[in-house]
Amino acid sequence: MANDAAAKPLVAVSTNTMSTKKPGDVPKKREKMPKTVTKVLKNHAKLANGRPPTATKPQASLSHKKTRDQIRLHHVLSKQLAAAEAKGDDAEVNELKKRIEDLGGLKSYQLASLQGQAKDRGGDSSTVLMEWLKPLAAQMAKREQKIRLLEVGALSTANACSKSGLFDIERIDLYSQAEGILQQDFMERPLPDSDKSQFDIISLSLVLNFVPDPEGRGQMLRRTCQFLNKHARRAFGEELQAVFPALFLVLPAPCIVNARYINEERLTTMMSTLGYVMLERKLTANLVYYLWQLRDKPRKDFQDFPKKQVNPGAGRNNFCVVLK
Ligand SMILES: C[S@@+](CC[C@H](N)C(=O)[O-])C[C@H]1O[C@@H](n2cnc3c(N)ncnc32)[C@H](O)[C@@H]1O
Repeated sequence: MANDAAAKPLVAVSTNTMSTKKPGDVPKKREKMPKTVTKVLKNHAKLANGRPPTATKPQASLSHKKTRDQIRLHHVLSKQLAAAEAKGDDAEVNELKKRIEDLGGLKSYQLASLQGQAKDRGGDSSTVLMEWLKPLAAQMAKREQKIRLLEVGALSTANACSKSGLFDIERIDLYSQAEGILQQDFMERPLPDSDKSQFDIISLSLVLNFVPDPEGRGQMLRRTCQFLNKHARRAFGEELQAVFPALFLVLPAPCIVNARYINEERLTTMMSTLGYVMLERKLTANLVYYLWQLRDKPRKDFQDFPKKQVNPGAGRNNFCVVLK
């Protein structure tokens, strides 16, 4: 594995494969919704009225575009909700909560996300983690005490890392959809009181972009450090020591390659102030995957990452992580 982020040049991405509306874009209130999103809302309204949708396919066969629109609208409404809450605008808060409910709430969002994990849509993101860890699999399998993984934002207990049998996994999600997934907010999870309740690896796949505000995203990244066990690695062999403790981070690609307030350089600098070093990265048209190793103590004195344009220009999205 490459230990030097700089040794890994940015892969060129053809932006024309991406939609011009980026996940970080927050449309103004009452922006005209994409047709499919309107349809999704109408169907939910029909259900609410006790009438089954007639010409609608079951959710399991949501089209790719519908799935994407539903996920995107959920993100947009969540961001608007966070802004309204911050302003203390109760009427707006109630209306936005109602619109999120009409959309099917977190449950429908998760169904759409699961749909996005289907094999024909690129498969689940943990296959990339398993690919990266392949050279370590034999060593990991030999261990009496398995590598401890905390999967934050877990939708299923049957993804590639679960199937590998190489980990002792704790799965959490704001809304648990299956046995084996604890319903818990990572930001409220009690801090570990000993090395034993810490982890060797945390997975944050498509979770950071779910957090509606930039400060909250910074806090989530900072919090990962408190859950990783830096001491356990002393007992690891050399190869495992070179990787763990680690953070597997997955984001929609536009959050990094086409955002006004963050790019890979800024993310890497931000992560380094938290003590992380990039080991792996992979960029596809839709997603960017990273594996970071936690090596050092966080440097609070260097954590000064306000909302600042680093990649100005029209057509950029507003995804941002603030770390202060
Ligand atoms: C887009 S889904 C991603 C699911 C899966 N990890 C994947 O890669 O497809 C995001 C999930 O993160 C969960 N989530 C967001 N913030 C969370 C938090 N603070 N604690 C636990 N789960 C969270 C949401 O409930 C949602 O189910």
